[in-house]
Amino acid sequence: MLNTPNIVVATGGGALLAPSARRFATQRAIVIELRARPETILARLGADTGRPLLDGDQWHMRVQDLYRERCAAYARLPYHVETDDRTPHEIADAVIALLASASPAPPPEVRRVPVQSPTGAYTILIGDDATADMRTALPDIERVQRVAIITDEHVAPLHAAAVRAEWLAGKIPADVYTIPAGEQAKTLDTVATLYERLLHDGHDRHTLIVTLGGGVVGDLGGFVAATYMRGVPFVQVPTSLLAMVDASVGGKVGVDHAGAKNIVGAFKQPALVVADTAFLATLPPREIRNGLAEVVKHALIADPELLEWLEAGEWAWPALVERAVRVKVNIVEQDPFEHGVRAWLNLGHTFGHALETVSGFELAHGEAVAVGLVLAARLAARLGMASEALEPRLVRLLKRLGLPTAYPADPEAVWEAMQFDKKKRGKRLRFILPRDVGQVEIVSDVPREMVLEVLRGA
Ligand SMILES: O=C(O)C(=O)C[C@@H](O)[C@H](O)[C@H](O)COP(=O)(O)O
Ligand SMILES: [Zn+2]
Repeated sequence: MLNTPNIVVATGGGALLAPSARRFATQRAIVIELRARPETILARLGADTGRPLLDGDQWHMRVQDLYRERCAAYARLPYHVETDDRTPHEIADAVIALLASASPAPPPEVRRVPVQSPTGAYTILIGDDATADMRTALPDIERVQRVAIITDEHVAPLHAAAVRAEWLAGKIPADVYTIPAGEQAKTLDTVATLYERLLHDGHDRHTLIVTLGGGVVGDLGGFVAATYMRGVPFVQVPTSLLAMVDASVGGKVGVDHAGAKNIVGAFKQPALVVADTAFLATLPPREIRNGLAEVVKHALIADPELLEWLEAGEWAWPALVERAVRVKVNIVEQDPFEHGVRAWLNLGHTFGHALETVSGFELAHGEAVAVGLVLAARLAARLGMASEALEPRLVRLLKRLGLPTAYPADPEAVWEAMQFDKKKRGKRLRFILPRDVGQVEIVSDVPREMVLEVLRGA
């Protein structure tokens, strides 16, 4: 139909909800959202409640819910005309005026980063609207009979409807399971609740789990995928910068337990990772900063030029995500189970995890890692490994990115929390420390007193 010239197609509100349908239409036609507030929609509907999605007594609420669920997807359409307080003539005039200069959208650029893993290769898709390729890029899709989307209460209202619509567009039934947002929910209790709900709804080994959210959702949902019925495949759809550049790649999944970060978990590789950088438009600034801390970490481990991009303060998200992800991919391919070099990715985390715990999760993961990076640079300088100039350089950059560079925690309490670190060998803590930008090392045998001094800022 869209190949017929000069045709006007009026669609229902759900027709372009699936990212692939939206992309198909926007590349072939000028797609315009006729935008209206829920009050306007309700007033226009009047007594007409015979519409299929508005059955029942709760239809006022339903209009509000549908509006909320679809807002973010509609915002991704290329053209919008406001219709509140306008007559049909005025709206038609606005549409005609827009058509004079509008054109179909150019094809999107979706970057593909291949990853080798012990359980087979998978791909990371990166780019605005990459979710439109989610189904076509998934290997063995014919084995998937149902989808369980695990998300959290912050992300669900923004993106769950569109991601669900994408599976439905492929005739694959999809259920949405929403967990509370935040690190506090990253527990075995939440996992158990999900097992029960999946079982209750009849999900079996032909179910594909899709984790839609930040690092907590990806880690926890991935752990459910690793263990439910002894393991079902899963796709990571990270919505936060942190999850795009780090948590969604490499197969570390798990939960916190008994006051220790990520202490129960598994290695479970995803079947696909979809980093749709358009999601970053709805990400709160604190979450962007959180992700940037892990980007700084990756730059410090292996990419001096990436550090310069950050210092210059200029980048495009798809390019930045790809660059940061490639550092991680290169390392996890060499050492998927952290027997050696993968521990480098824990730069800043020996201090960071402990600070996160001691702060009662007042510090978010990326914020704790930022402080941890500064402490690691300080410790490296005390040990004579790194130049004294590294710490101030890092502090300048992290401050510029809006990240904390210190946290007032009791050094003894941080030391205690550090004893849960998974990199520990016997009683000995192992630190990942920078020699310079692009060069890190694993260091054991750091005297307790020196660590405490570093924590005191001395
Ligand atoms: O993937 C890794 O390996 C990392 O260390 C990346 C970290 O940024 C991430 O926070 C990871 O979950 C930490 O793992 P853990 O084993 O130290 O809990
Ligand atoms: Zn991390």
